[in-house]
Amino acid sequence: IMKKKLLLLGTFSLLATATIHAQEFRLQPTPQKYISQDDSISIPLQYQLLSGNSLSTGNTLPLLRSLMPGEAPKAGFRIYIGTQDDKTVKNYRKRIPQKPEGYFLKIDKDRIIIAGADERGTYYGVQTLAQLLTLDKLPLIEVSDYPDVPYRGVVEGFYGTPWSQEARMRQLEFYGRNKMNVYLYGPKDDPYHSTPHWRKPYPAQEAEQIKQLVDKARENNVIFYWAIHPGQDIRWNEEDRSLLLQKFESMYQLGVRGFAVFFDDISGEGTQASKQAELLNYIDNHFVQPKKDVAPLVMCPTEYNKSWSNVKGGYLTTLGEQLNKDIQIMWTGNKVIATIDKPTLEFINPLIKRKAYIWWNFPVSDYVRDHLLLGPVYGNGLDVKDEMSAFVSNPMEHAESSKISLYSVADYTWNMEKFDSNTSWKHAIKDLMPLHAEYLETFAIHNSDLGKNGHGFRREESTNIQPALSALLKNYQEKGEIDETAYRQVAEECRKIITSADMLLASGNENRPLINEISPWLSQFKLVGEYGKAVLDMIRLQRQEKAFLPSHAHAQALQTLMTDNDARYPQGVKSGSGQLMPTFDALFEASTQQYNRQFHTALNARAIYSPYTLESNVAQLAMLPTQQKGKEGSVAPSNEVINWQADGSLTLSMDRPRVLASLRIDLGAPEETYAHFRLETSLDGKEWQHADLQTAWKGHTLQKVKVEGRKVLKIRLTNISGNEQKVYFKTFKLTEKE
Ligand SMILES: OCC1=N[C@H]2[C@@H](O1)O[C@H](CO)[C@@H](O)[C@@H]2O
Repeated sequence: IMKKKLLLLGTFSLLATATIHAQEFRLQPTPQKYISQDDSISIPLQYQLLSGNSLSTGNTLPLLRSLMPGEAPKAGFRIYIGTQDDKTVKNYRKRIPQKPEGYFLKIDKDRIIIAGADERGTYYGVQTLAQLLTLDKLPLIEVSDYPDVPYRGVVEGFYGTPWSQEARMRQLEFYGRNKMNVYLYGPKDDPYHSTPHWRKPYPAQEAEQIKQLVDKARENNVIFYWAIHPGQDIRWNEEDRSLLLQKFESMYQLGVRGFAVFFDDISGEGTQASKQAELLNYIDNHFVQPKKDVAPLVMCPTEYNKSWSNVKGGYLTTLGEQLNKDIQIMWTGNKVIATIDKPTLEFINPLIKRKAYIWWNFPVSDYVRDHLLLGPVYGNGLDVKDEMSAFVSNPMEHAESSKISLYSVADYTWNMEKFDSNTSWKHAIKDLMPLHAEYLETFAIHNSDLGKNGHGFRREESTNIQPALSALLKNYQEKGEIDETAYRQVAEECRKIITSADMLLASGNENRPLINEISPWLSQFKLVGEYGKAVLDMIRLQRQEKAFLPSHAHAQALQTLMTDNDARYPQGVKSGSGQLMPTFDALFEASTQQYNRQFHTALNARAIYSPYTLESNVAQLAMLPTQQKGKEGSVAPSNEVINWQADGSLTLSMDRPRVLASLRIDLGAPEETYAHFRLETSLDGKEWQHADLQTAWKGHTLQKVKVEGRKVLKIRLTNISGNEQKVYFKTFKLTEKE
């Protein structure tokens, strides 16, 4: 009897696991059509492979063999694989979706059929089979599938530390698995992609690395585009044109078969549309077309979003009219950072006379480097699949962390109407860390908003606990009462936060590259959880003269630890900044003020905050956040060209008069540009004293301002030239005297 019982129990648990796994299991991306026969077979250990000639090259068969190693000529089970011209799948030709990269996958009792509209479609059929092979048994199914958006993937186009070779190799595998078919190489801080060395071929070592990436991309059926960013110093002459073509030729020799020219974030001569079009058409006619095996040329315009476009000026219409029709034109949407909807495309497509090639600036964080953007991908229209030629995401400099969003971008662009943001997000997290998914989800949900930033782009954060946070704060602030339900929920969330941080930091090798990227934020996240607990104690003990004090002291200690941790990293480290920290700070202040009133004390009631505030009537500067690191105060830099109108000014105000040791300003412009600006300081906001700008050092136009020892309340920089000035905003940093 015992033996029988054990057997029964064993079967049950096996079934349960399989069912649970099956319940959570989903194919990624969601297929267009999936029919299941509610039956399954054991994974065939041996099979006879009947493959079409079209697959003799490429990586489709190697991938299949790596997934199912049991190939045997006499086996009963058969796998038929090929593209629609191959006779091995001729009986299924009619089942193949007649769309680029389409495929038909059928799993039957004695056979599997993988029939593609083209080679990449067949490859994607094998990638879908790969996912089904993770189940305990192979379900008997029929999948007819194809992508909605022709080109889907990633543009590594951000400012900051370019991805490492290892990170890029991992990315390319990820794109193969998630059916993304393009990767555009264009890291702004690669000097051979942009100024000053775009004219020079890569040194041997870097060239070898690019070659490795190209091979890896081909293995994963990804088109590797190499982009050039020449506009900041290109001269419209024969010499620069041939230097650019020679550079493209050297990249072609490394195996590159996709090329792009980015004219974004530049000023001066390089911004002329007719010159850009002339150069691009020349490249198309004398390089891309003659090569025959190179993908359509892609270009990024200088006016790459609606808020910067001047339609009457004719830049976009000139490109639309003059650019060869097969040249793709990129677009970021209504603003630099924006979600993409139908009106966005109805604006741009007619102007450029083709479907926009969307460059989606998310989850890029090069303008909010102290934040991680790990939340769901949402806000893009589900009705725009036929209005765009491509949708590529510009990610964070944190490659592994970006995969949460990239997984969903792959899902959204493959099957747009079926895209469900939250389901996709949960599976993205499971895909990254299956064994620690619940902890990574807790971390991700509280690290998704950007905080105040120059583009005004925000994301939801802490959506799971936000109602409890606001109920707790509202009741306490307005009635001095504790909403017990909300209190309990927030306390439980703080416990989960602390546990998740520890579990992820101790997660070993499940996803070491991810943990290496996020560990500064995990430490900060744990402090946020501890701070929440300390503040909850404070409001609980607020009427107890003795017991309140240790909690108040602990909360302050945690504020200091968070500020120190933030200061430890050059880019800063913010966590839970959207909902958790504002609520905890407000509760800290309210309970301390309440305590001071009740016991006639003067405990510090100000949560640590930045003593600097920025005001400006220059649109692109007005929302830039300020930062404090110890004795340094700064305005966050901007990556783009600032259109600084005549008499436009920027004013940095302190919370109280402070003595300055130095002030450094870098507008990324030639020295003579600074003559157009006046710098002043003030102690009362009424009387202003002029301060001299002087070149801090040659070769770089950083300006040092003679303010040594000056006591100021405000600092103001004004464009007094009478004309608009186009400058960068790279540095605005003060140091206070000890
Ligand atoms: O071409 C589009 C474009 N170029 C810039 C701009 O968007 O802002 C992005 C976010 O700061 C930045 O990463 C990118 O290099």
